Amino acid sequence: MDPVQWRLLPLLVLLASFIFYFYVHNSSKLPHTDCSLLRHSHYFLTSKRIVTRQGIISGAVEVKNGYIVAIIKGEDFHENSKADQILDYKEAVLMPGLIDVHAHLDDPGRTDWEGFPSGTKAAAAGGVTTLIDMPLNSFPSTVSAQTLRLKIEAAANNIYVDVGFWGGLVPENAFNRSSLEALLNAGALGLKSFMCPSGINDFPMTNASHIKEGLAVLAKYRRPLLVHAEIQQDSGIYSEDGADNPRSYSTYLKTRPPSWEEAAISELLTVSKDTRTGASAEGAHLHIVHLSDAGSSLQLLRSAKNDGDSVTVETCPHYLAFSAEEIQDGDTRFKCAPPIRDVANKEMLWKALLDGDIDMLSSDHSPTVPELKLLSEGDFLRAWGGISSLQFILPVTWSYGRNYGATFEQLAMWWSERPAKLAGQELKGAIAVGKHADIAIWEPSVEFEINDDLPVYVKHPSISAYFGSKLSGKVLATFVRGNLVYKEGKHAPAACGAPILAR
Ligand SMILES: NC(=O)N[C@H]1NC(=O)NC1=O
Ligand SMILES: [Zn+2]
Ligand SMILES: [Zn+2]
Repeated sequence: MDPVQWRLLPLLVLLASFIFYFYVHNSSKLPHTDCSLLRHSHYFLTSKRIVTRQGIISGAVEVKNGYIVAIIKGEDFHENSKADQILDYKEAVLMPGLIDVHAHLDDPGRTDWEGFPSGTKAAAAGGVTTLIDMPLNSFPSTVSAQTLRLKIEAAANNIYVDVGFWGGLVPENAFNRSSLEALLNAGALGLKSFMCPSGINDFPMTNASHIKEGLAVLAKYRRPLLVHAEIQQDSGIYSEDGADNPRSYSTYLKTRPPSWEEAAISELLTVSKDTRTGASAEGAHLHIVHLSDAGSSLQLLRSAKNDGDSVTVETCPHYLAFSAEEIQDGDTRFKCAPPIRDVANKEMLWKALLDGDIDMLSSDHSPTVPELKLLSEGDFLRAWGGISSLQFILPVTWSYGRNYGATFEQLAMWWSERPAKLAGQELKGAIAVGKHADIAIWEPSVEFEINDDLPVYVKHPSISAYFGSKLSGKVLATFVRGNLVYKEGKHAPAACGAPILAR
C-alpha cells in the first residue's frame, strides 16, 4: 500500500462505522416486518380497564408471538415487567377485538362496492379483528368449492384483519350433498341462505325444504346455517298505483312489515327441531341474521330455545341506533332489509339484547356504489338496500348502549365471545391466556364527529348512515394476532390478515 492509501484508511474505517451505526440504530426503530406498527413480538399492554371473562381488571396483558401468554393483575405486575416493551394505555378500555360475523366485502367481482383491502382497513380502524364474509354481493357468489377458492385467492395478501367465509346454500346445491360437502371441506365456516329474494341474481332464495337438507349436511360438520329470515307476504307488497310516495320512508316500511320476519321464523322453527339432542340434524345450528322485529318473531325464538332447538339470533347497530320516525324522506342511506322500524320496536330490541334474548351483534355491512343508493332521487323502493357501517360498530353500540346501561363486558360478549363461538373460532373472542392476541383498545369518553375531517376508511362516505353523527368511543389501537395493525389513524403497511378456513 502506498502512503496515500494508508492515510485514507482511518477515514474509511470512520465512514464504515458511521454507516454501521446508522444502519443498526435506524433498523432498530423500523418494524421487523411490515405487518405491524410495533417492532416487538413480546410485549406487555397495560390498562386500568382490561375486559376479561372474570370481570374488568387493572393490570397487564402479556403478548408473545401473537398469543396472549399471561394476564397480570395490577398489584403483581412490577416483578413481571421484563418484556422488551410496555405499552401503557392508562384508562383506555382493552377488549377482545370485535368479530363481525356478517359483512359483505363484495370481493371478487364488485370491488367498486367495497373489496377486501378497503373493507378490512375499515374494520381495523374500528377495532374489528375478524370478519366473516358473506357469500353474496361478490361475483360469483360463494356457492361451491371452486367459488370459495376464488374468494381465498382474492383475499390473499389483501386483508388487514383475519377473514373467514360463509358459503351459500341455494336451490342449486341444497339437494346436492357432495357439492355442499365440497364447499364445507374447502373451508366454509358454515352456510348462509335467504328466504326472500336477495337482490343478487346468482343468489336465489331457499325454502324450508332446502334448509332442512342444508342442516342435515351441516350436522356432520357441526357448523351453522345463517338465514335471512323474511318471507314475502301479500300484505307487504307495494301497490304500483302511485298512491304512495316512493321518497317517503313510511312507504318503504309498509312494504316489509314484521309479519315477513315472523312468517320466516315460524317456518324455520319447523326445521330447527332437527337440531335438538338426539334429532336428525343434531350438531347443526340455526342462526337468524339481522333481526329487526322485536315482537312476535322474538317470542317464537324464545320458545324454540326453551324447547332445546340449537338457535341463536343477532341484530345490528342500525336497528339499535335509528328509528323510522327519524328517517327523512329521500334519505336512502337508511334503506336496509328488514327495515329499521319504529321507536317502540327499537326500545324492545334493546331490552331483548340486554335480557339475553338476542345473542349477539353483527354489522350487516352491505355497501354499494353511491349511484345505486339513488341519493338524489331518494327513491326508497328502487335504491340498494344495505347499510355501510363497519368502521363505526363499536362507537355506535357504545354511544347508544350506555344509555341503556350496557357494560363493557356485555359489549365483549355481543361482539366477540358469542360471534367467536358461532364461527367456531376457539382461539378468538376473549382476553384469555392461550388465545390469539386480537385486541381492541378504545377510549369510551372521547367524542368525535363523523365528517370529512375524520380520517375514515369508508370507501363511499356519502352512503354511510352514520355520516354527520357524533359518537363516543374512539378506537386507539387494534392488534391482530399480536400485530399492531392500526394506531391512531395509521395502518400497518402490509396486509397480513389470515384467511380463516374451517378444518
Ligand atoms: N344482498 C344484501 O347485501 N342484502 C342485505 N342488505 C340488506 O339491507 N339486507 C340484506 O340482507
Ligand atoms: Zn340479509
Ligand atoms: Zn347481509
